[in-house]
Amino acid sequence: MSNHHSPVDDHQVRISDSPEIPPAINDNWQARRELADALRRLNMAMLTADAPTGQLRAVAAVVHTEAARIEANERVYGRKALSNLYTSRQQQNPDLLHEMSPASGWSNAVAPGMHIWREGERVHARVTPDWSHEGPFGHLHGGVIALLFDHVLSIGQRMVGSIGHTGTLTIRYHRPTPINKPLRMVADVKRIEGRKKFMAAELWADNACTASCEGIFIASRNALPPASPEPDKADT
Ligand SMILES: CCCCCCCCCCCC(=O)SCCNC(=O)CCNC(=O)[C@H](O)C(C)(C)COP(=O)(O)OP(=O)(O)OC[C@H]1O[C@@H](n2cnc3c(N)ncnc32)[C@H](O)[C@@H]1OP(=O)(O)O
Repeated sequence: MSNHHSPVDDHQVRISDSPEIPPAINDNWQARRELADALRRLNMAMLTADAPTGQLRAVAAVVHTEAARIEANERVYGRKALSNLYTSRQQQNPDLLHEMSPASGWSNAVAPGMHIWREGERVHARVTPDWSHEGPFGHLHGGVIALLFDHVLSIGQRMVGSIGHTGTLTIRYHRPTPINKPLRMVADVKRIEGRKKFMAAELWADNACTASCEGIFIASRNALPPASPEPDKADT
C-alpha cells in the first residue's frame, strides 16, 4: 500500500477481485458488522412479527437506551472524516465505502449488503434483498433496484479510472424482481467520451433478467485520465 498517509479521496475505492466477501478492516469494524446484523434482524422481526403493542414499545425503549450508550462516544460524521481519522492515526487507510455505503456497506444496517467484484472487463455483484426492501407485494422496490444499479455502476467505473458522479440513470424494469433470494448483477463500461463514462448493467434472478440499466457518469474536471489499457490496480 503506497497511500497509507495520503489525503483520502474516493478514487482510492477498490474493486474486489474475489466473489468472497472480504473480512472487515479490523476487529472494531467486525463488531460494527455484527451490530448491523443485529439491527437488520431486529428490523426484520419488527416488520414480520405479529407482536403485541406493549412488547414493541418495550423493545423500542431498550433500543433507545442502548443507542445512547454508543452515542456517548466521540462522534465522527461521514466516510471522509472517518477515513481522515484513520490516516491521522497513521493506520492503514481503510476502504470504508464497503463498510458504510447505503447499498453495499456491511456495517450499514440500512444497506441490503451487496458484494461487488471484478472479473476481467466486467464487474459482478450479488445481493439478497429481503422483506425490508419490498415494493410490490413480495417483490423488490424499484427505487432499491435503482440504488443497486447506481452503486454497481459507480464502482464499475474504477475499471477505467476514477469514480464520477451519476449524471443519468435509465432503467428498464422487465419483470418483477423477487426478494429473499440471491440476485446477480453484471456491469461494464460501454464507452468513454471526454469526462463521460457510458455504462450498462443487468439484474438477474435465477435465469431471468428482471431489469437493465444504462448510466452516464461524469468525472470531475480534476479527475485523473482513465488508466488504460490496463486498470491501475496499484492505486488502491
Ligand atoms: C464522486 C465520488 C464517488 C464516491 C464513491 C462512490 C460512492 C457511490 C456513489 C454513487 C453515485 C452517486 O450517488 S453520485 C450522486 C448522484 N449524482 C449527483 O448528485 C450529481 C449531481 N450533478 C452534478 O453534480 C453535475 O451536474 C455533474 C457533476 C453530473 C455534471 O456537472 P459538470 O461537471 O459541471 O458537467 P458539465 O461541464 O456541465 O458537462 C460535462 C459533460 O457531461 C454532460 N452532462 C452533464 N450533466 C449530465 C447529466 N446529468 N447526464 C448526462 N450528461 C451530462 C454534458 O452534456 C457535457 O457533455 P459534453 O458537452 O462534454 O459532451
